[in-house]
Amino acid sequence: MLFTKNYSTDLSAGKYYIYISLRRIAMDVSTEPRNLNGGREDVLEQSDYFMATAFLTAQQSRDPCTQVGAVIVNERNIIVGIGHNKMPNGCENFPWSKQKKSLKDKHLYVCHAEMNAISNKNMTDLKNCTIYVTLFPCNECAKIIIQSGIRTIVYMSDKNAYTNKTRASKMMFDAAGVTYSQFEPKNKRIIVFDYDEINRKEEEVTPTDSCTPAKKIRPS
Ligand SMILES: O=c1ccn([C@H]2C[C@H](O)[C@@H](COP(=O)(O)O)O2)c(=O)[nH]1
Repeated sequence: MLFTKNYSTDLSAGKYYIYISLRRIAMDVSTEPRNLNGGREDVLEQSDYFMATAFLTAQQSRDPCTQVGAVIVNERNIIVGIGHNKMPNGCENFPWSKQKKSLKDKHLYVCHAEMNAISNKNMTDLKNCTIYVTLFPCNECAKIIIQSGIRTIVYMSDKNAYTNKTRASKMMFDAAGVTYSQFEPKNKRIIVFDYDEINRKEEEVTPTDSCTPAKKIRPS
């Protein structure tokens, strides 16, 4: 069935819950709260949008254990880089297994989400940018983040906090003046959409003083 996937995580010790239901859309404007100018009140807050985008991006990862997404945002709150953990170009068929000391170990090959987001950047430099990441960056990513000019990290999960890699990352960020904070969602549930639902709402919606439904072109 098309787009009926539920995704949830409680990566940050059960503190937060991001839910991408792909079941509802924001087209039913008639019942939503409005502000004095008639604009919608219940809009997706910017930081929620960036972190949800990082989680959606992570869903592209083929890693069977840990899917990571990263979104880089500039000082004007425009996305300038995006990435997930994946094998390098041309190495798509390399193994995803975890076999320490073996050439079949994925860790030897996989490009981390942060590295991909930085190498996909569409600005010449990432000075003063913020990176939204679903998982706290490892020490190798920390080095690249620092060198790229990114100044702020917003992360969701710190599940590897006890490891030396994460401890080393934090030591480097502290020394380099890169700040990091755990994401605090404004909305505990981020609802995306369902294309079937979009079509259904288009059929149902009645015109109000401030919105007119898009005209549907029906096959003759
Ligand atoms: O900062 C990071 C740390 C890890 N990743 C990626 C690399 C791997 O694909 C997984 C980790 O796999 P485990 O099985 O949990 O060791 O996450 C990343 O993208 N960024």
